[in-house]
Amino acid sequence: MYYFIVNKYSGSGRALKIWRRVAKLLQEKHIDYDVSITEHPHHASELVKDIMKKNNVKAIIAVGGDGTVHEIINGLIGSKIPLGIIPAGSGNDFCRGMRIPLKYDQALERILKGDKKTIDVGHINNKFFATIVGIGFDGQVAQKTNQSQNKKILNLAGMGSLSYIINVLKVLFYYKPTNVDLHIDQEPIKHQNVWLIAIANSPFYAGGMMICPNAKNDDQLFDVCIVKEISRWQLLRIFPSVFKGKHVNHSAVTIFKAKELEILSKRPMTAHGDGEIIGETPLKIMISPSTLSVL
Ligand SMILES: Nc1ncnc2c1ncn2[C@@H]1O[C@H](COP(=O)(O)OP(=O)(O)OP(=O)(O)O)[C@@H](O)[C@H]1O
Repeated sequence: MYYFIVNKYSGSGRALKIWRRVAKLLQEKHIDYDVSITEHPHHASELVKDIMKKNNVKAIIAVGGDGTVHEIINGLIGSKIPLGIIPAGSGNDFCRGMRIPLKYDQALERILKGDKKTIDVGHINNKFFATIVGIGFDGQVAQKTNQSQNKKILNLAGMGSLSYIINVLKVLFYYKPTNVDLHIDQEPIKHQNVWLIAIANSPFYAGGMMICPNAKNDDQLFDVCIVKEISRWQLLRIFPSVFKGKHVNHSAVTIFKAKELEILSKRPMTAHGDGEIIGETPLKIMISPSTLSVL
């Protein structure tokens, strides 16, 4: 039996429409399934725990965006049940990184084919994440985007990822960089005037921004990107290059690999994981190798 979890709020309501089409395909193919619709934030994690008690579970399938995937993996970690995804969010960056088709019928075909890949996940302050933790400027952009009205309007027009760009430009005008004490695999390093730290298990966030172009979710390492000591105007100038991952060539951008990081900062820095707000610095982040099975 396939168990689907649908977040009707993903993609500002697009997920429910997509689910109806998926259900039709499943019925035409005579495939056994069950479905639950989330009733509140974090409900998906609770639903996963209930599904895991059953003994006929072929896969748990998210119909939603990165936030829904985030909640599902936080219920699923420790189980061997594979995760499938029908992308229906605004950004769908986990699917982008896994090369899961963004079209619902092709994504369903992939799930039904049954090929599995075991991937690493990240661990931050008692939460797991599948894609990227973004700290500082990124955290503020995620917070603003999740609260914004323009996300809803743009989702209706099928341009959900544009809402991230709009909020990058808004936050750029007021964000103040800060000094950071980093411990990278236990080695202490100080950084001045840090705008953002992205800790990536997968290359994309914010609807297709390729912040860590070489991040791989099966190499047991994070790719880390630090942007520091750059003026607001220079940052604005290099911003478009992030869509092709070309920002890595700029002198204000540092990229390295790590298994474990500890981050302390002079001013608190907001952190998101998979686009969901997780907390503030101080933070401890670790890779959890070969932890999740994905269809
Ligand atoms: N019934 C519900 N009512 C309100 N919010 C919900 C409900 N069910 C889930 N949520 C919340 O919806 C939020 C957004 O979900 P999701 O990230 O899947 O969509 P998205 O933001 O449109 O896509 P993406 O993250 O890919 O940009 C999550 O934070 C989740 O907690």
